[in-house]
Amino acid sequence: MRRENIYLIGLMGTGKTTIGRQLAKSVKLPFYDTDKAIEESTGVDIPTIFEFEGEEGFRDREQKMVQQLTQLKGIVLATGGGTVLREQNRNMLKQNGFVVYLQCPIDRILERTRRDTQRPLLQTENPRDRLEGLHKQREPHYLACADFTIDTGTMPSKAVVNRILEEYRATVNP
Ligand SMILES: Nc1ncnc2c1ncn2[C@@H]1O[C@H](COP(=O)(O)OP(=O)(O)O)[C@@H](O)[C@H]1O
Ligand SMILES: O=C(O)C1=C[C@@H](OP(=O)(O)O)[C@@H](O)[C@H](O)C1
Ligand SMILES: [Mg+2]
Repeated sequence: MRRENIYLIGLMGTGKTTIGRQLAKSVKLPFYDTDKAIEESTGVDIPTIFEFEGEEGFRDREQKMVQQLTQLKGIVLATGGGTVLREQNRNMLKQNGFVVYLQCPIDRILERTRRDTQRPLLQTENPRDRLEGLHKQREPHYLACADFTIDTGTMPSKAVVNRILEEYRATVNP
């Protein structure tokens, strides 16, 4: 299998965007983030897309963006937490990517995202319940896609990046 790209998947706040950017810098590959690419192409932020088009409207845009970005070769891509919900997306990611599943305890995700207003799914009375529900629903998909799984809850991001690279090199260029 040709795995030219590195894809990061996992729940909101596990660090896909942060780790992805550092990882790309470290391996000198261009970095993309599906959410940022959607914001750039539409000219509005993610909460605005959810507000006007609902979650399904956002998922349609996300799928089109995953389709476009997975055509590229030699990139690091941070996906959104819900990218794995659609089977077409899961297939595209698995096709040419080394897929890394970032895990993180929910308590830590709550600390990291507490003050953030950019994640519409967490703007709710009880974000813990929401995250637990999403975890239950998505975990099987994350695991089914993943070539490698790592916890970002306890290690500093630099250590996570190094560990991913070690595994990537051992798997892709043994
Ligand atoms: N070890 C770590 N790994 C990844 N992110 C971390 C870590 N420690 C703190 N963070 C913070 O967690 C927050 C959410 O990270 P982000 O990259 O936006 O996650 P995601 O893209 O998965 O939603 C950011 O503010 C980031 O700085
Ligand atoms: O989990 C989700 O469904 C979502 C995660 C977000 O990305 P991050 O995982 O980068 O926060 C973003 O795509 C959108 O708010 C929906
Ligand atoms: Mg992100």
